[in-house]
Amino acid sequence: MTKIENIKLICFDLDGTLVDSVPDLRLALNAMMDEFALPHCQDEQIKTWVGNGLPKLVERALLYVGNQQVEQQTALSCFEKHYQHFLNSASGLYPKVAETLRALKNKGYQTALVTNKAEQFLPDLLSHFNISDCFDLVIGGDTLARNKPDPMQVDFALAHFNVAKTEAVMVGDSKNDILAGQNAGLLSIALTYGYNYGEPVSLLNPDHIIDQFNELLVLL
Ligand SMILES: O=C(O)COP(=O)(O)O
Ligand SMILES: [Mg+2]
Repeated sequence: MTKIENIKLICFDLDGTLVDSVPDLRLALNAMMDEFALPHCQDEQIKTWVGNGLPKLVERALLYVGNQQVEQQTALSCFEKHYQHFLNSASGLYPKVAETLRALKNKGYQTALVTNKAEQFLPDLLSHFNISDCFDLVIGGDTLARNKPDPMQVDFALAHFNVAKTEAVMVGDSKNDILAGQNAGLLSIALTYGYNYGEPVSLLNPDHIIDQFNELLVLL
């Protein structure tokens, strides 16, 4: 693995990259299903629904259980109530995430969290894992008009730090991250352990592929 030179800004995805969030998403989804007398979902299914934000996750779950009667907006409000409750119950950081983020900050990189998860959940989640101070900028899935795979969030981060696209890299687990990076003209680094709709993230031709988060310290 050779070092990627001249990088100033690292954009990080959240779910499936930093946090294994499916256990809490499952608790919240199934609490929602209980309210509507609908069947439960399992982790293996939920993993294939993460990545396009919480409204899409709820929509995919309702479709999967064959829901005919509950309105999407009603279900989403119910899910959000339960997700706020279960937010930090069973999810965890992937190995070496906190120490690697700190090491990268110590090396002097600017850092942005670029996630499709709704903004309202981010402060609690980051502070629970004690990583709030690892990010100079946090951009949620509903912070701007469009989210990944659209490049808008990445472009916003580039402008915020006044960094050229050749000086930034996108790190993520799913095709939305790689495409958002590619659409913004950034190099991309893919993690193989996250959620990518059940498909290998290598299909998206990221510039670099790593199996462990701390391998970032070899690349950056
Ligand atoms: O889909 C979500 O809610 C979050 O996804 P992301 O953090 O992987 O962008
Ligand atoms: Mg992700």
